Amino acid sequence: MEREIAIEVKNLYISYRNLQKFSIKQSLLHFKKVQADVFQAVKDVSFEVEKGEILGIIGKNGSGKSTMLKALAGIFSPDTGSIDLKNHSVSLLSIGVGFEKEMSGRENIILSGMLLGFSEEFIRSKMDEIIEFAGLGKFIDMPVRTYSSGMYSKLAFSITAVLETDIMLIDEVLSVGDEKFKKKSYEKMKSLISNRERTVVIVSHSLDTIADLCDKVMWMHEGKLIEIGTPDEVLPRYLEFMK
Ligand SMILES: Nc1ncnc2c1ncn2[C@@H]1O[C@H](COP(=O)(O)OP(=O)(O)OP(=O)(O)O)[C@@H](O)[C@H]1O
Repeated sequence: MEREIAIEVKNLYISYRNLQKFSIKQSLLHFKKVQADVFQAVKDVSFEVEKGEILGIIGKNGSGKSTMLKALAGIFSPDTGSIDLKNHSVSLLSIGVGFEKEMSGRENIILSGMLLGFSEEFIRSKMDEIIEFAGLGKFIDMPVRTYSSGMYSKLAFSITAVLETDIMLIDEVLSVGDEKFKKKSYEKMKSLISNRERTVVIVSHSLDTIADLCDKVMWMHEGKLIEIGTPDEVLPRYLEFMK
């Protein structure tokens, strides 16, 4: 069978710009221009993910994993280089991305679904399934600002798990929530992955999760891609490096 590429990243560079804090007076006195501190978080990264493949991204804190995922989701645009998702729909599951705090869980389901590109009618047809999976009881009609972080991620996971996109990007969320929900979402994740229709990129510090779920592992360090290969190839070298 011919390989079908779902994600193609070429020579990607992404930087953060933080404006240096000079007062206007200081700037005028010292003739300083307001300068931006530029921090290069992703440096010359290239890789491909095939349709149906599950890629795990590993690396120590600050190595650029979340930045990479947000770039794939279209939240950050490249300084240079390119990301081609070959017209696939994409969703990012990440803590702290996306809900309107004053709106209820139910209203946020509609909003998030529409942001993912689904019609309101379709989202409403999936509403009961999402609410049942999230298991938030009466909280589903309360403003999201009243949710605990575990409840927040239950809702986020349930929306993305039920409203299926071609590419799912998952940032560390499998490790939150109570044990029961963690197990349920892990199983749901596995079944979503198993049909091989969906392409998945997972960022995780849990090497057990990565070894269990992923076909391929990408190891990042200080914004650079160190190695990409099967878990058997990459994980032992990464563990040795982290010693
Ligand atoms: N908004 C920002 N402004 C400036 N620098 C940032 C910003 N967000 C992240 N960075 C920096 O970019 C680098 C990569 O961050 P990123 O969050 O992608 O790393 P990560 O590998 O996901 O880390 P972790 O495992 O801790 O979640 C870090 O050095 C971080 O300090």
